Amino acid sequence: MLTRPNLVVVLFFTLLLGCLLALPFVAGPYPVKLMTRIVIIATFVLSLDLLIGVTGLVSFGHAAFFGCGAYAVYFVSPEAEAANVIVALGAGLLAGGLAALVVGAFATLTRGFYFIMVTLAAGQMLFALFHDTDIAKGSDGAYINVKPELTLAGLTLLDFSDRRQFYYVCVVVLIAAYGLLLALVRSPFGRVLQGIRANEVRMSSLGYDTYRYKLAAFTIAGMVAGLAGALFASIDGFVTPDLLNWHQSGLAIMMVVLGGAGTLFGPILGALAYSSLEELLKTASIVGSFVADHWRLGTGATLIAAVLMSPDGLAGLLNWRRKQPQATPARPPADEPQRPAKTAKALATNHLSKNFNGIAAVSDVTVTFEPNKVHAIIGPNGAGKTTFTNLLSGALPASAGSVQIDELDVTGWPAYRIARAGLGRSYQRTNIFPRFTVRENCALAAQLDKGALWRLRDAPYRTREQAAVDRALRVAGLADRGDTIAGRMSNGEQRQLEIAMLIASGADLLILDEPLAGMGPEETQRVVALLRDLVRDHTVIVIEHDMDAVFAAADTLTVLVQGKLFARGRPDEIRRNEAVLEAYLGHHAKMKESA
Ligand SMILES: Nc1ncnc2c1ncn2[C@@H]1O[C@H](COP(=O)(O)OP(=O)(O)OP(=O)(O)O)[C@@H](O)[C@H]1O
Repeated sequence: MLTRPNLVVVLFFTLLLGCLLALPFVAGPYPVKLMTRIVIIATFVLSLDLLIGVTGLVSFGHAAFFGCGAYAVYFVSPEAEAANVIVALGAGLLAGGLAALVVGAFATLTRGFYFIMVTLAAGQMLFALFHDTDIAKGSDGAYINVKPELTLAGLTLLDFSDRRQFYYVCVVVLIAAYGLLLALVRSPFGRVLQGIRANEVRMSSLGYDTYRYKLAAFTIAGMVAGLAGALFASIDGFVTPDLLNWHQSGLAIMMVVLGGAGTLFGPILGALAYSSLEELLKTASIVGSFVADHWRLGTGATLIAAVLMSPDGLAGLLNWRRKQPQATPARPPADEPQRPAKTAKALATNHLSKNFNGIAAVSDVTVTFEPNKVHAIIGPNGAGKTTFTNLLSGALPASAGSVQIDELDVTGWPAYRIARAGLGRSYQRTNIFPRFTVRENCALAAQLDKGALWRLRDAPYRTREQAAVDRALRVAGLADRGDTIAGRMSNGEQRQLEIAMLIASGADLLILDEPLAGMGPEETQRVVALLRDLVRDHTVIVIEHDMDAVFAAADTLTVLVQGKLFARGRPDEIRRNEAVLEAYLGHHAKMKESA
């Protein structure tokens, strides 16, 4: 997750800030105007990093919101008078945010390439709106005759036509935007965005409505881009449809990558470096006319070289990213004080079925999983076990039948709602946030505050959540692994972490898909003990192929064969069931041995 900048970075940026503030006193009008432009572009690029680097949304239409902000200033500016600075900037911010809200409402329904395509297409539609119609003088662009001013009782407090004043306003806006976005990214809301970037499926199954979070991030980024656009319109008092064009979005993506996506101020560095480089390569008196005539070749080659040399961008060169702590060897679980017993939730299905193009993966299964028990679901490969659990957790919609958690009918609910109803699940393949620490993984699960999208402060819940994380790590036997990067732990420990996350989330109905996969005998023993311990306050449904472990851990066994409920009973009953032995024997000789 985004961490505090190290000393080198702080010193570097303090120096940079000093240079920015001193510039108007030591340089002439041209460098000040050039730096004003760079500072505005940096604000725009910073807003894009909230999407690309923080949330993992590669938007190819972000310039459209920048352009909408610029045009908003044109629309609120009277013909022969100055617009109020607050009205002009506010209009830019709102225009960018509103456009982003509308585009984002569709775009954030999609993922990956489709998201890129939708943002690109929507951006080009907005470009066409200004380019092909007369709402703002079409492709020629439009002039803002008098630049915005702020007057109070006849006294002019701010005048954007004063280069120095305007420059300082732009610097202040950049610093404020950086500060606000940094605070946002470090807040519980921002941690969810980072979780979505790392593993959106996992976030949904933890109970987060990822659509709402992505849309919120998209809109905030659009607002900041719109604000930057409003400032940009005030540089020359001229707006053109090109501001919205896709190549501006492409340029901004390049600056984000060059600076270091996900660091927030790497992209500021990227904007500064790219714009300075472009300016340098265009100056024939310094680089010669040949280079100046072909400056794009120069910027392209430099970008490629920079990315190859430092994949983490310029921020990476400043060692912006956190050093990952070394993995520590696995230790036995810490002793856990006795937890009070608690009645957990029950789960029931009624004639539940799922067809895939005519294949009945799950067929008419009616079963009740009683509370505070370990229920194992077993069956040969392809029996429908995973499909069945996907129906229970909302990962797949049922073709027929219903699912109930206690008295609540959750049939057709999306995964995140079912998770909020108390059902947590782990996956056949380990599904964690590998770059986050163990504690951060659990904290993301623990901070799920039902229904609260805009949680910006840790404070009111910090103690409760830390206690939940500590408890989950203790129960799962990971108490001494909190600071380890999750992806560096052994497979067995990662499986334990999945269980810890479910416990931290407060789920009391746990579905564990092959929790023992890839584990050695010692780890298996530990997890079996953990399952037995969990039933004190959880209902556990486990799919598992290791029959010794199943018989050691389970209170009931549900046997699925060809999608149908084949048998159900206590372990000793299933052991003696000839039909089960017959149907399952070919796949699991081990089961017979253990019988
Ligand atoms: N998305 C899908 N599209 C089409 N068929 C599917 C899909 N998912 C599962 N199936 C089919 O449904 C049947 C049940 O598969 P499922 O993965 O649920 O079985 P399983 O018991 O979990 O198997 P395993 O133990 O190997 O994981 C199989 O025939 C499988 O090919």
